[in-house]
Amino acid sequence: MKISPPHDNRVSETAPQWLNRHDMVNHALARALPFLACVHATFSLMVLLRFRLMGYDDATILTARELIPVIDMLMCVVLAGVVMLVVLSHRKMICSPHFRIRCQVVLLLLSAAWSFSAFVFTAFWHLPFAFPLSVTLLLSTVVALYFHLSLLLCFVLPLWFMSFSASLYINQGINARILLIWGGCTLIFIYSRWLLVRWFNEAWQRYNENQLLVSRLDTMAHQDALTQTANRRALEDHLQHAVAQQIPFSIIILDVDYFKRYNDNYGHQAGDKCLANVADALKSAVRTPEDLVARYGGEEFVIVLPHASQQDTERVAQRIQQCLAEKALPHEKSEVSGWVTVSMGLANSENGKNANEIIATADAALYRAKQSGRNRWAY
Ligand SMILES: Nc1nc2c(ncn2[C@@H]2O[C@H](COP(=O)(O)OP(=O)(O)OP(=O)(O)O)[C@@H](O)[C@H]2O)c(=O)[nH]1
Repeated sequence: MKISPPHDNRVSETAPQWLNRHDMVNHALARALPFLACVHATFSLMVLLRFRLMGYDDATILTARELIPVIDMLMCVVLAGVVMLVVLSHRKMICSPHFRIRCQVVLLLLSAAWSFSAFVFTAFWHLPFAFPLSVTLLLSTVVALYFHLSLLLCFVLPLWFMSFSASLYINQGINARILLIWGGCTLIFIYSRWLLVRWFNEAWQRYNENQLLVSRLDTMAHQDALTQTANRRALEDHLQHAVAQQIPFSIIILDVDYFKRYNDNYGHQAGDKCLANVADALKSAVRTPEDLVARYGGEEFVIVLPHASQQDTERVAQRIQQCLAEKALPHEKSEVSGWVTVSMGLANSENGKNANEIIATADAALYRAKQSGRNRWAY
């Protein structure tokens, strides 16, 4: 099992609320549906409470009065739809497989209720607020659902066609004025959606750029630039995390033999290259991504091996020696070999020991390995 490095936790604190575009759309829906519910609740309550709120008198309606209870009933249907929108806006519902279908059904229901009402308001009762009501409903839906075309169309298309038909009905046919008004409104709907989608895309692009930057900074903060291994800070976080999670692990602390002589003989830049080569050998000797290779400081490295037994750890130590032998980086001033070698101290985590104590145990083993001749390991 991999020890998730603690900086992963840090990432989750600042983590995006969405992992991909689909998730972002879901997040936007969770915010937009209650807004839509609010708009529909407001308008349906205004119609239902017309006597109290606006001092409206049904007696002024001269024709088709039998439709009054039908409209009241439709407003109750809208209120039921409002409740369904609120329920659907719950994140669990949004992530459910049938969410889109459910949402489409509710939006079609709302649109049907408003379409019929708008037709009656305009064509039979000649109410002055009928046209602004339809336009406001259409625009608020564009604002709420512009990023979700199929849901948007479910509401917009029936209401748009019905309102347009009502205009044709009262004007007894099509004429230039109707075409101008509805053409203008349609253009406004399309333009506002295009504008909002553009902002949405720009926000998504900027968000991705920021995430990339955050991850680059995170890498820089946790990686050693010379050897491309984890730095000391990342190592300490990693060990603390493993200890806290009580994940058993072994560590190998290793040191390049006679590295001062290497520097003195080949120069500091060659020493840098040598360290990068040693790091490559270490990386190829471990399992990835489970094991962590870190530069502890100078020419010292630490390898963390989760769930590794003593036998596993010694096998890794052996592989490190093999990899270095294969690389055979010349080191003519070494007293133990003609190529670059390392000495290693091995230790395993024990209950009750903190990260520093475990490193100290491995360091003591490394000291013993050095004392007993270098180019070897001690447990
Ligand atoms: N080129 C290079 N040298 C480094 C770097 N960090 C530390 N060193 C050198 O590593 C050498 C470490 O020397 P010592 O601690 O005496 O160890 P050693 O010579 O390897 O001796 P033993 O460990 O006893 O075998 C020093 O000369 C440091 O200057 C680095 O980033 N690049």
